[in-house]
Amino acid sequence: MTPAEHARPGGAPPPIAVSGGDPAGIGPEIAAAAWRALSAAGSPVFAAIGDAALFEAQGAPCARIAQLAEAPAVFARALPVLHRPLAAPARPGRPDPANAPCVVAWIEEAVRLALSGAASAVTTLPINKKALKDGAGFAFPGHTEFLADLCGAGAPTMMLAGPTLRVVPVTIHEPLACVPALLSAEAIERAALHAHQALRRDFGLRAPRLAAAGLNPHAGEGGAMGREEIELIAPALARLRARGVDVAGPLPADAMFHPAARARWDAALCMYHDQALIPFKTLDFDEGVNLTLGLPIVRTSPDHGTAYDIAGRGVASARSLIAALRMAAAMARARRAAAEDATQDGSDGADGEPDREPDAGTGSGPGSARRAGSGAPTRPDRGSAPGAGDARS
Ligand SMILES: NC(=O)c1ccc[n+]([C@@H]2O[C@H](COP(=O)([O-])OP(=O)(O)OC[C@H]3O[C@@H](n4cnc5c(N)ncnc54)[C@H](O)[C@@H]3O)[C@@H](O)[C@H]2O)c1
Ligand SMILES: N[C@H](C(=O)O)[C@H](O)COP(=O)(O)O
Repeated sequence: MTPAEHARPGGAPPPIAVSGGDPAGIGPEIAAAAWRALSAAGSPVFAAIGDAALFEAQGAPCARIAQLAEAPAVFARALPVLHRPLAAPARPGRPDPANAPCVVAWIEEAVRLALSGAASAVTTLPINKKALKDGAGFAFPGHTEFLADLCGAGAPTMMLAGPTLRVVPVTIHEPLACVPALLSAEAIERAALHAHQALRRDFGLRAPRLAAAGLNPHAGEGGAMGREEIELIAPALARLRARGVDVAGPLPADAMFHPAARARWDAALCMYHDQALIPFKTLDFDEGVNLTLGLPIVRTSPDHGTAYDIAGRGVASARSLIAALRMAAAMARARRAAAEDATQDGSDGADGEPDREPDAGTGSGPGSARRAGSGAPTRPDRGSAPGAGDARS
């Protein structure tokens, strides 16, 4: 069943499945804090997948549920938990390899629930990749790549979206020394097409504007400081423009994030992780959301990590997680609306694809540009800073 078919009477969407993350990190305390805030607000409804004792230790009343569908009935009075016990007691700031397989299993279960339609989206609490590698032989650099594998999807795209800006790193969790070799026209075009589709379908922008950074200082300075811009990036951008994607660049990365420059684009396509995430976390750390594009499910996460240095002290902010839950709900709503429209007009629901190319190569098939994503987005197409304000339901 799809999330739409799982929708409760009155049109309420299925709950969001929240994977419990690293039990030694700040995940349990921010999940409890997010439940306090969102249960008071009434939505979005979510359920945690993890050891209920972790959340109870944060002072949150927990309701151990047998299935996700029970979450809405208890959400106002307790944090719904699909109780999956840890192998060893959790100690803040001190990951235990014995618990790593549980953490991986919680992510797998959240994805299964979303793929089945029982969950409208997945929001992940932070993991420590090294702890999972050491304890469970986790072979992925992060959730992003793991989720794509679990979903049987092609290469995924990472986007970070916040109140001030959106960024998309073309290469994701790669050592800097490997970036030039891994940067391909295919990767640039795929990330741009995923971003273009998401901006239309999930964020409601009718005519999204992308801006691509160069790889080298001064975007290569006409070849004097590197040739990737001339040989790789500019030709890829030209092909994207021919497909109807509005993308500027390659631009010098150091000069594209100041306020006047940011006003000219809706998302920045960056060539490597820190080129994207340094400006993002500098400006939007507190309410930033990490989302994965190119999956058949909605996935969001807070933009921060396990924060072992403050875990268990009760000082962690839940604002990024709350923004991630709200954005997940808004994206799921937009995709349901697009799917319903598609059912009515006989198209495939893959709205948000570029105008001039039937196969955008995003893994979601051909689409049209008749309308931008419906439902979730509220931000006007132009004239306001790009961000996640549209997802604050
Ligand atoms: N989505 C994810 O699962 C995710 C995201 C980023 C990093 N990580 C992982 O987390 C681990 C630690 O990474 P890191 O140290 O680079 O980044 P981090 O985000 O965990 O911490 C960076 C700094 O920000 C602070 N901080 C983080 N979240 C906070 C919050 N909610 N409230 C207040 N302060 C907060 C921390 O105390 C620390 O000083 C790494 O293993 C990394 O891979 C996971
Ligand atoms: N690159 C992300 C960040 O620094 O915020 C982080 O590692 C999360 O990645 P996953 O969502 O793939 O775990």
